[in-house]
Amino acid sequence: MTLLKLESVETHISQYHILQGVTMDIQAGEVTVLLGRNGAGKTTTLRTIMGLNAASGGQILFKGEPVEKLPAYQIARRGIGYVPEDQGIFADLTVDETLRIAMKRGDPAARERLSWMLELFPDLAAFRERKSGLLSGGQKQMLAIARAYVGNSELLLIDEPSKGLAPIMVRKLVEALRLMRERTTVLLVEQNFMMAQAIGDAFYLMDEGRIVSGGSMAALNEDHELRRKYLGIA
Ligand SMILES: Nc1ncnc2c1ncn2[C@@H]1O[C@H](COP(=O)(O)OP(=O)(O)OP(=O)(O)O)[C@@H](O)[C@H]1O
Repeated sequence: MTLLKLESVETHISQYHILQGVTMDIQAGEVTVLLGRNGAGKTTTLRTIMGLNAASGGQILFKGEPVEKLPAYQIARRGIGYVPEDQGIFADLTVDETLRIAMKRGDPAARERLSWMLELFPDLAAFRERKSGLLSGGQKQMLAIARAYVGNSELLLIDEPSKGLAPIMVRKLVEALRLMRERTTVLLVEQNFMMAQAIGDAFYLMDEGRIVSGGSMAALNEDHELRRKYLGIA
């Protein structure tokens, strides 16, 4: 089932034409990885879906309904969560406070989601009373993902979670995201191809503001030419 559909989405940032007709189909219950070199437009794609950059053309359908004209907070309310590259964590709040603020009032399932996140990320359970600013980079990433999920996100947009993390942290994230796929849908920007391979069901490849390829991760694994041309890996 298609959860999110982008149809010929265009985005301008000041005078620059950044997204030049982006078309994608995100299937529910899958991890879709958005790949491409630096500056290809991956972050702008996530920000446009989230309403943080305005789409200047095309359509974005979430559960079949157009969202491209809605402000970001309404898009979040519809069930899309965003984990930006810098995580957007408030340093002065504890882990516990960060997660509780994300819980929607009158949402009976929120507690259950919170306890699942603490199970999935034992580091967060261990440091519940710690100020978020004192967490390691990997723990902040876990907290940002958990916060987005606890806030009832049916779709998580996650921007380069492995960036700057030690390999052990990357492995923990891979394990957690694999399990999360059973309950949510993820659109992941990831430059670490090992991580993309380990958790991606599907991929899209961007270059210069356009989607140049897409399909199953298994197909990308076989396509050495495509990987060499756009990702610089054989
Ligand atoms: N605020 C801005 N003003 C001008 N140009 C911008 C702005 N934000 C992004 N761009 C340009 O848009 C293009 C796409 O940027 P974007 O951050 O989406 O790429 P990306 O694929 O996520 O790359 P990276 O991995 O480096 O973040 C780049 O050429 C970038 O310089």
